[in-house]
Amino acid sequence: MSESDMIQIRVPASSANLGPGFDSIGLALDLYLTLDVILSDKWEVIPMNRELEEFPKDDTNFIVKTAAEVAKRYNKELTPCQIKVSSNIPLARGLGSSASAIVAGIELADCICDLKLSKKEKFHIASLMEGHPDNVGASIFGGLIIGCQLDEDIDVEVIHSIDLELVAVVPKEELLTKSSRGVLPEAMSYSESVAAGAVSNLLVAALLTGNMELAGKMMKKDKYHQPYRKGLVPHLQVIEDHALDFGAYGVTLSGAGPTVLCFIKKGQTSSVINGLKNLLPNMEYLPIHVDYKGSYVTGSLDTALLKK
Ligand SMILES: Nc1ncnc2c1ncn2[C@@H]1O[C@H](COP(=O)(O)OP(=O)(O)O)[C@@H](O)[C@H]1O
Ligand SMILES: N[C@@H](CCOP(=O)(O)O)C(=O)O
Repeated sequence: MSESDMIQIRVPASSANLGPGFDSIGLALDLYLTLDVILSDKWEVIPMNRELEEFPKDDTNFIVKTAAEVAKRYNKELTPCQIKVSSNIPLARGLGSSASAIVAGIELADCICDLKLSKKEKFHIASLMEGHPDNVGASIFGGLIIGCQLDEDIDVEVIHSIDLELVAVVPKEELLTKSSRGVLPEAMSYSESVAAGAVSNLLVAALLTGNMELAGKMMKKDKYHQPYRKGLVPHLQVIEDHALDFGAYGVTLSGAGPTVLCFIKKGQTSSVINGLKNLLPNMEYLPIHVDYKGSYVTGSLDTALLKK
């Protein structure tokens, strides 16, 4: 088999919200979902690590179903493939594993059906599928993204000029996004919404000017989701109370949780990890970096074998 008969799709993880940027801000992280794809006579999804064993191995796999939905949108059909899937993104931990799977499905359909979608088009489809643009946007564009999804009208700004030192504090237990959204209120008062919007606006300004002390302060003042989710993630309060003393600018619940993302002062990663480990020894501590590339594909499939 020649090089051109296979593709590799690589999609980064994400941390959504950054506190008050609920459902609109996302940061791409250097953990990856990777698909090695070759054409085949039947669908076969082969998990390359133990965590992925639980998922279907045929065309009912979430990634393949997503790809089929995208193909249908363009009146195309998928040609069956063998896909080797590997990932170091912890599942159901608020690091965007499901968003990365959606993006991988879109990239897969784009390749198999030769759709030639732009990043913006992939982003539009992914946001509609996920229901919010934060985590899929980060996984597609890389860097920091700020999106606004009002029904089918979806806009985004992508910022690559940020340099952050990060630590993800990952609990052993899963928390499904669906359950974590279930504790959010139906409505907020007008005055609360105005205050919550102000906090979010200032977070963005502080991130863009590099005023990380202020960004950290705004992260803690989020009024949209963290106060409601704290009951599900009691370690968030512990980390909020102590991480700044150990050398963090601020901390946020990553996506819907339970992971907490710490924004670290230069050179303070070990101090923050060691300090928090004494208080919360049962967590995994991952020093993490921003991914600036977003999802990308290498190689190509033999177009002569593809369905038109
Ligand atoms: N590689 C994958 N293949 C198939 N399904 C996946 C994959 N990654 C994630 N999922 C689905 O997404 C779910 C987790 O999504 P979610 O609750 O939103 O948490 P997360 O914060 O990790 O995105 C998993 O339980 C699984 O159903
Ligand atoms: N804005 C969403 C983000 C969910 O991200 P995930 O990585 O936890 O799937 C939310 O906070 O519900």
